[in-house]
Amino acid sequence: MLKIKDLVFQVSDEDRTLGILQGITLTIPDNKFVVITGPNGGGKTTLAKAIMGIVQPTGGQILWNGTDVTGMSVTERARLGISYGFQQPPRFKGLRVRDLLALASGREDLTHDEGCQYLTKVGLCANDYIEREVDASLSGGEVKRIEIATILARKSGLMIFDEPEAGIDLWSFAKLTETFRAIHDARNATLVVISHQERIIDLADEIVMVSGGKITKQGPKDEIFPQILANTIAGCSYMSEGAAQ
Ligand SMILES: Nc1ncnc2c1ncn2[C@@H]1O[C@H](COP(=O)(O)OP(=O)(O)OP(=O)(O)O)[C@@H](O)[C@H]1O
Repeated sequence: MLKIKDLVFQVSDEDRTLGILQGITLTIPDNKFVVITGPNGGGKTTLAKAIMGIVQPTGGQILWNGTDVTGMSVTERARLGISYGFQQPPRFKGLRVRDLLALASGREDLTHDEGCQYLTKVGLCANDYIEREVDASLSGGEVKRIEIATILARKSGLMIFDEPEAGIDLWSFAKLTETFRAIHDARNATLVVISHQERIIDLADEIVMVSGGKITKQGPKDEIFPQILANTIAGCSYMSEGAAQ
């Protein structure tokens, strides 16, 4: 179970202090699919990075399966089974896709076929990519999908994805939503997905809306989704209705 208690992240310069996260309290039971949504700049990525340990909160606590991980490094959290997929993933010159997948899975003996299966789950034609270097020659959408494949290979208990739809074409996006659905159906991992995409929000058990550094709405998908749609129609548009962006 993931428990976030009164999480605060403030940044200060000489003139003022900005409250980027202003007391976020949230409990996510095991094996749930939670979508975090809300307007641009609301604090979603900062919250995800704080859970992963990339951002150190200035107040509050994060507990994963009863362990206080608030002061732990990214590596320590990863060892406890917390994985995070960046909105804009880094590239790793010199490393092949196959190496990244083997590293992520913790198995040097990861076979070609096993590696290919992870790539297929994110809509990549596996044989075209498995031996490629993860360098600048790959497009943004390709790198993004390779990164999501490494998260799948890690088999983490908590998988956090930041806007997995961004930069991904319609066909790959359909494959990705299928993969999310399959992970959720297997009920052996908690999925936290930051998204503005209707088709991803529709997969969620629960929706958490973050705006202005606070949780402004939270509840079962069937209750919250109609409210979001109503707001969107009323002109408060922060959700993309159509294809992947
Ligand atoms: N280290 C920082 N210093 C100053 N401002 C920051 C810092 N980190 C985040 N912010 C600001 O905090 C706000 C929240 O950023 P965040 O990336 O968490 O939003 P978001 O909800 O993920 O937005 P989007 O939907 O556009 O990805 C933004 O206004 C951002 O510019």
